[in-house]
Amino acid sequence: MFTDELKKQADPIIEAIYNDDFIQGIIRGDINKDAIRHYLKADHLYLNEFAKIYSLLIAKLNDREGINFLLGQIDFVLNGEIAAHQTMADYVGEDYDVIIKDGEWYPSSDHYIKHMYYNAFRYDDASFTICAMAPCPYVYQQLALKIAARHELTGNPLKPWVDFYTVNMDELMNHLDRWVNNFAEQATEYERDILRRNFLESCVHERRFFNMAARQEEWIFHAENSTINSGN
Ligand SMILES: Cc1ncc(CO)c(N)n1
Repeated sequence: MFTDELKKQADPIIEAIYNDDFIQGIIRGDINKDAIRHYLKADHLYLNEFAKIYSLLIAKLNDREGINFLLGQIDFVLNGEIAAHQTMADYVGEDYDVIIKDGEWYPSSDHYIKHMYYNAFRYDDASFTICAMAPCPYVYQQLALKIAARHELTGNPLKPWVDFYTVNMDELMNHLDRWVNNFAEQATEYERDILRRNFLESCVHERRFFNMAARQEEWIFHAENSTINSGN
């Protein structure tokens, strides 16, 4: 199936994310607490926007069962993933609401969110947006499964974060795969290339998001004689 191809092409990017500082710090259970604070500030806003993009997606679907399912996903993203964030706040040792109160769209999270919005407004068919959104659950599920398969995390304070993503993504992935594969069957090669790029670019956005937090990336507007740091 078309989405199986996408996942095969995404694996090298996911392996690169696995070997980057953020996930390695999670595996060791000693990740810099400022990196977690930065991640939570950005991810709280990211999930709020992800929920809103689901509502744009719902307007594109005619699949009543699928629309009902996405209503549940909006609730999951807004209220369910908070459990994963709470594990991280506990690790930092600060109140979650205090950590996220001055969150902002740092360069890499801003770019990722706008990649999804662009597709939602540019294309009528939901599949283009879905391919930009699908790496969100898919990359996290694959990272969690790889970590759990390769490491014994007992005693690691961030184990509940890994456990959360090993189990909660299957039904969502099944819906996303169904919609995209149905569309891809009758899509032109040109359209399939756009679907493929949307998916792989969002896998790269996932990598940049973790590195953004590891580096505590900021917008730099005040620097003299230098271009605005785009967080690279
Ligand atoms: C940036 C990002 N990608 C994926 C997930 C998983 O939902 C998340 N919480 N944040």
